[in-house]
Amino acid sequence: MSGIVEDPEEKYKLITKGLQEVLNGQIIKKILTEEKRHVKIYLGTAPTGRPHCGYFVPMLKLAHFLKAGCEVTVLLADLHAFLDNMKAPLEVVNYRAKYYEFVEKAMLKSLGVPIEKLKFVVGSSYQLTPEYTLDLFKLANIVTQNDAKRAGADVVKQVSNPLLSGLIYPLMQVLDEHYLDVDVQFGGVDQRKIFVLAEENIEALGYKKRAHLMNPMVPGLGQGGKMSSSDPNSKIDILETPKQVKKKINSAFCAPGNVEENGLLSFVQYVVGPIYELQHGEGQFEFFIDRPEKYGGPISFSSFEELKAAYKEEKLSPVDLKSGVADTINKLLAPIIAEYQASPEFQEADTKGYPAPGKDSKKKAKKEKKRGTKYPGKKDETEDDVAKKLEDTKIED
Ligand SMILES: N[C@@H](Cc1ccc(O)cc1)C(=O)O
Repeated sequence: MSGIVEDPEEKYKLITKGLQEVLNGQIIKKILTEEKRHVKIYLGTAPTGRPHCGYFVPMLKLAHFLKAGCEVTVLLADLHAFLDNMKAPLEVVNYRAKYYEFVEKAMLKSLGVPIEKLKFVVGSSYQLTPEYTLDLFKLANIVTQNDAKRAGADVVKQVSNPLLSGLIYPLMQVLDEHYLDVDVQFGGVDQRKIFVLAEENIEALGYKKRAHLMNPMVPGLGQGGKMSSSDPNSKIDILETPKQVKKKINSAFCAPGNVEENGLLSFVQYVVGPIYELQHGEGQFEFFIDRPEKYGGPISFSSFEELKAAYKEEKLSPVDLKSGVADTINKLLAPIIAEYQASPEFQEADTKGYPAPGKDSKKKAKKEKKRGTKYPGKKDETEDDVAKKLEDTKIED
């Protein structure tokens, strides 16, 4: 990766590159041109489910921020993972936070990003202090239940009988901006309503308004922990073996000539291409497929458009696209897996954070399935009841 960008305008371009939306960009511009200091940015990740290949998308943005000379903090939002319908129980959440830290560092290293300047902070390390708690209560006296509920609608899992924790979640995300001492919060555009809640309320606590940067939600890449069942990339675990990667990619939906619903092309467009550009310079692109001789031999594309056109015209077959993508993913994952194998701490965080389901929990899941209940709905509620209720309680925008 080439060195740090110096020109303020170039820095701003890199910081906002590929984003879907920027709120209060002038805050960033002022820091770069008038205050002439490093911009402080954070990304919060709630250590819930296992990280998958879709995580390369936000990691790439962290790479841009670092290259633009920003001070970057990753918040390991352990309490948020707990507050969101107990996606991570307290007994395992600290291991999961560790696991996320190992994975995110290894992913960035695999991208060739220097990570010495990257800071990791565990949420509960400051979110349980008296100051933070009092601020939370102050904020709870400003924000209505309705506004807190709406703010979390795209982030907190929506269930029937929503718990109070789902209202606390967005308030804490607002406070984090101040307690992490940053200028900017970055996240997927799914965080938008919480970002706006922050912009509308943080000043009432006597704190400054922050800028907000939003990545698009890439079709099929299941970011933000939200798995997309229609796409294989989002289901490829960061520690997947090469054989499993091939198998999952091979079973991906990828119809000949169809460039519209094509998770593999999306992966090349939003992950493979930008990684190549990060490593080789602005505007550079290469996608190589080691195609067998009998189908025309190895082939290389020098722009995404060229690849897309070849696929659309059926000059490139699904089998070949799949093999190119699987090889690329395996290359990206190899150093991560090597790091895992060399680190007992990394392994411990994994096995303790995600313990294999015991007999009991399997039995329980089976029973629940049979009974048609769905956690955390009420005991006698069926999935249909829950769906209907969700429909009834939908918030109109
Ligand atoms: N809401 C983020 C996680 C997060 C938590 C706390 C924060 O301060 C920031 C972000 C997510 O959906 O993953």
